[in-house]
Order: sequence, then structure tokens, then C-alpha cells
Amino acid sequence: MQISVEQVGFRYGNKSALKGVNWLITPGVTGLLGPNGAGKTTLLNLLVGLTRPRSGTIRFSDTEGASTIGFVPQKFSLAGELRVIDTVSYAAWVNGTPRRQCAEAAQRALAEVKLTEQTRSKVRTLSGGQRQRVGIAAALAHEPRLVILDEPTAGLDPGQRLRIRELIADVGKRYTVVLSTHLIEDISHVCQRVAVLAAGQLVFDGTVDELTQLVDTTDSTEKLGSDFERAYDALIARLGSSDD
Ligand SMILES: Nc1ncnc2c1ncn2[C@@H]1O[C@H](COP(=O)(O)OP(=O)(O)OP(=O)(O)O)[C@@H](O)[C@H]1O
Repeated sequence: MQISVEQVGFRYGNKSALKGVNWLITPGVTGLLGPNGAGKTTLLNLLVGLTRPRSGTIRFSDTEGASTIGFVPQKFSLAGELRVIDTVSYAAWVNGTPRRQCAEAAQRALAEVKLTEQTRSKVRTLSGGQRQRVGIAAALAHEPRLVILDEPTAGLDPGQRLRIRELIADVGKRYTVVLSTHLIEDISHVCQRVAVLAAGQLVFDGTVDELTQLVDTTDSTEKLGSDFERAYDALIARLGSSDD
């Protein structure tokens, strides 16, 4: 599925959060990066349909509406006493899967996130990384065409982060995925494309390599980090603070 964000603007009262954003989201994993307050969550909320743009439009190549979207918010809570399989079956049902097909849909999604052995476990017995997998399975169970992940690796230890990244790369082979993150390594390890938001404007949209090549990082060679990380830092520094 392809999503076309056209001249999208959004305000909270007098505060402008998005200013004429144009963005074409294509299949595979697209990263969304930006400093605090850049407008990432606002843009994701618009993509998911939780809020409407004040100006501009968002067009989906697939017109089946909300059932084509799977969303894993930055923070979500799961009922600890529910079994994993019931949690994901319920999510499938809420997202429009016919009741008789929900258990099978949940089994399939749990296999995709490699939680088959935990299907009968109560959620409260799972690790942080496993809970994150349950959240992703819940977003995949109704077979959406677009998957939106908001900071999916935040708060995980390095090992869990690595496994969630592998999972996202895998999911990106079958779905259109938008991954919002603060972690540069999430982007450089997982994404084919990256978009950078700063102060409500899309200041870059291209491949990870293109961003790395865009910014001359020769002044910052002493700084630790990957070429991509230095290029991103240099781009943001060049733009100045994101605060109005
Ligand atoms: N409910 C709200 N009321 C007023 N202003 C808001 C509200 N939500 C966000 N904002 C403002 O809109 C701008 C964009 O916020 P948003 O949360 O979309 O940014 P973000 O890039 O997701 O930030 P972060 O990385 O810190 O989560 C910020 O200046 C923020 O202060």
C-alpha cells in the first residue's frame, strides 16, 4: 500500500504542529525521525485517523479504511490476567475480523512475531520484549496493509531491541511499515527509507544512504557514531532548534 500525504497542516490552538507536509510512503519500512516536538506523533495520529488534518489530505492507495491499518502506539497496556492468544484474538475482532476467524488470525500473528510457545501464557508472565511482540501481533492479526509503530524499541534492553528490529525488518517484507523512533540505530538497521521532521516540516525524505551522503560530516569526524548518525545530527544542527 502507498500513502500520499499532501500539504498536510495541523494546529493545536494557536500552535502550529505540522506545516504543509508532503510525503509519499511506499512499501517496505520507512523511518520517521525528528527531535522532540517535531510533530511525529501528530503525523502518526493523522495517518491512523485519530485526528483529521486542518488542511491538506492523506490518500491511501487501498480504500478499505481503518481496517487496513495496524497501530502500535508508544504506550499501550495489556490486561495481565488475559492469555496471550485471547489478547490478540480480541484485537483481531475489534479490528473487524469475523469472530470465527479470530483465534486462527491470532495464532498466525503470534507465529509471525515468534511467540507460538507463549500463546497460552498469561500476559503478566511475559518480559518487556515479549509484551512488545504481543502489541505487534495485535496490530498484525487483522492483516492490515499499513503498520505504524511509534517508538517500538523504547525501554527495551539491547538484546530485546535487536530482536524487535529483526522482527520489524521481517514485517516490512510483507507490509508497508512506518517506524517512528528516536534511535538512529533503529533506522540504520531496519529502514529502506527515512523521513526527517523538524518543527512541523519534512526536511528530508529519501534512502538512508542518501541522508548519509547529503550532509558533509567532515567537521565532526571526531564524534563517535555511525556515518548515518553524524549526518542526521549535522542535518538537525544545520536546521537549528525545532522549537518555534
Ligand atoms: N495536545 C496538545 N496540545 C497542545 N500542543 C500540543 C499537543 N500535542 C502536541 N503539541 C505540540 O505540538 C508539537 C508537536 O508535538 P508532537 O507530540 O507531535 O511531536 P513529537 O515529534 O512526537 O515529539 P516527541 O518526540 O517528543 O514525542 C509540539 O510543539 C507539542 O508541544
